[in-house]
Amino acid sequence: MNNEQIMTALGQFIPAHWARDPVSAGFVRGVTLTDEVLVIKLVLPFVDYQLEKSMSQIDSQLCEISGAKSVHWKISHDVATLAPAGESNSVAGVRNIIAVSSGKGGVGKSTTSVNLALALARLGARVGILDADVYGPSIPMMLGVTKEKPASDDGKTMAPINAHGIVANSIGFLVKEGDATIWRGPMASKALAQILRETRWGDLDYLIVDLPPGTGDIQLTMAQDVPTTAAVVVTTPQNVALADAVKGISMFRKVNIPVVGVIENMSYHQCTQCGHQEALFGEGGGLRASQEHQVPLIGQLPLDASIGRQMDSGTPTLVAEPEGDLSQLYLTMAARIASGVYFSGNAVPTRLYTRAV
Ligand SMILES: Nc1ncnc2c1ncn2[C@@H]1O[C@H](COP(=O)(O)OP(=O)(O)OP(=O)(O)O)[C@@H](O)[C@H]1O
Repeated sequence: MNNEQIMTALGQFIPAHWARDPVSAGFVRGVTLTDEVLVIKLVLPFVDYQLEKSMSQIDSQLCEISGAKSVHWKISHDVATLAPAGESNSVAGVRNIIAVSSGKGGVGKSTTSVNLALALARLGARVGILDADVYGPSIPMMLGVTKEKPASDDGKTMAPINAHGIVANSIGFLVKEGDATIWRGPMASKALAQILRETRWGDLDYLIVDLPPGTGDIQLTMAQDVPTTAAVVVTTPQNVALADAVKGISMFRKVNIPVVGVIENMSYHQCTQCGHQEALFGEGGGLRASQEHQVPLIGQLPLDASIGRQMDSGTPTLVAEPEGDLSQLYLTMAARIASGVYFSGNAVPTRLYTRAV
């Protein structure tokens, strides 16, 4: 078997949404030929979706080079810690913090955050979600845990709530409904910093932070008070929402937080009878915004009544219909975000970095 030729073939293949090939990125950890099976071991610093299917595009080429009859991909992951922007201290045990924001309220930011968190967990990551939306903390409802309260046995730190395989904490668990809506910026920001640092998250690959809508000082301070690795902006296709999404991109850029992409929610409506897709709020807006501002369009989600129903009943789409088309969309987007976060950042040693401070 000619190892060099195999590495060359692998080095020429860039899987969908990756920024580099697996060889130059250093993900290939072994190539062996046993009983006419070529075994290729990859260890990824992020979680991915259907990578084996993508890699199998070069199976026949690899068989030809090696004389193997088939290729067996052994793919695992060890999520890397990427250096966050800014100076704020790391959060013990948390490798990467992904902020989810929207310029406008009601575009589906929390719905998207919850489903993305669940999708990342389904792809094998250890995931937490922090609901920092002081003006409308909806994550306890969406996860079906409104009756729970984070327990504190030492009076200083809290245990997060477990729901559907992820851990969560929310301003909604801690303050009475409506109380936080009158907070001014500094108070909202202080509350976020406190809840972030006083929660015993455990070891997490990704912590999703659902920020309050808007791109004002509150959001800017919040983004700066949290050691954010990268951000995702959720929008709908309407022009007004897009204009605000663009402001969101600029806000993160101002504080050097990489924007891994834009998600267009409620992009189209699919007729349940005939499958026809209709763009209710205009077409191509998310794509235009992403092209004009050089950020990837991570995905487009339909306006689908089942999403709303499932979120309201505390059984998010990823849990209610794990094999459904909508879940496939969320899984694909989660994988794009995970690889985007990795390729847009600088890996740092996890042990040194995520130690308790
Ligand atoms: N793709 C979708 N299809 C149908 N309904 C949706 C979709 N996305 C979100 N919704 C519904 O729209 C409403 C607003 O969603 P959500 O609370 O996630 O928005 P938000 O941007 O977080 O709002 P805010 O932060 O202003 O409270 C919810 O009732 C939710 O169930």
